[in-house]
Amino acid sequence: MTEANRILLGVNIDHVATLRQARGTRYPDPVKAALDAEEAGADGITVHLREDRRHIQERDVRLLKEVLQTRMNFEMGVTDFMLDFAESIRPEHVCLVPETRQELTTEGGLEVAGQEARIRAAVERLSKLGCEVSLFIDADEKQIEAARRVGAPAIELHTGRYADAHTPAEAARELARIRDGVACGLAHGLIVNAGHGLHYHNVEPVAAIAGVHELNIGHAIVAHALFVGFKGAVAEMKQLILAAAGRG
Ligand SMILES: CC(=O)[C@@H](O)[C@H](O)COP(=O)(O)O
Ligand SMILES: NCC(=O)COP(=O)(O)O
Repeated sequence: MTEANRILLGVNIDHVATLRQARGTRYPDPVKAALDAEEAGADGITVHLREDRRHIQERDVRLLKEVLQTRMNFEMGVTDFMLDFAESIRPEHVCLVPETRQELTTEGGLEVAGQEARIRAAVERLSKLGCEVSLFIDADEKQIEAARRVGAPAIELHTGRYADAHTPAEAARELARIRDGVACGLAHGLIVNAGHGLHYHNVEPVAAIAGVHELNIGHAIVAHALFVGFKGAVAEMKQLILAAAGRG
């Protein structure tokens, strides 16, 4: 595998915490899931501290920062509280995401073009702490150009519309949009990651796009882990994306 088709897997462990929060128990522990994921080949661990705390809690983030062997990708909304919290944690990576309380999951990309001053201030503040900042955006040229203008070194393209496509033709259109977004991001000198809604049956075409640096995948891995265990689920996904990237 050459550097050009190397691809990283960030494992999102939010939904281990979803199961714990459903009963207010101490288990299952997302910290244990993170350590298992690392042993199975995860290149990083992603967590999203939602404003409504439906899954990951502040304590999880603090503990993870202490014990991770790889690196944390901390997803957060652009709020004063989250910026202060990130400052206290200093994650290696921070991904700025849009967030609304009622949504079932992250519905669209961050609007960067319409609020450049606010996003630039957040990027600057986090970058000064040593965090590599990425912006979770739709594969839209306008947003990608805005991401570059506000000084983010990386973007994560939202793959949710591809994952939710109802027909093969729709999936093909969304995949082409992601492919164009990757090319556009690379042309602007950005690190290009992708994620959301990716699973064992739809991930390969995305992993095969040349230039994608990292895929962040959570829900599908946590779900598969129920049947094969966490390490097995991570290893299977890693194998799948490496093989696809090798073909890409
Ligand atoms: C921003 C993003 O794509 C992930 O955080 C993902 O949304 C997992 O968290 P939720 O399922 O709570 O949206
Ligand atoms: N940023 C996307 C992510 O972390 C994982 O999303 P999902 O696989 O849980 O949909």
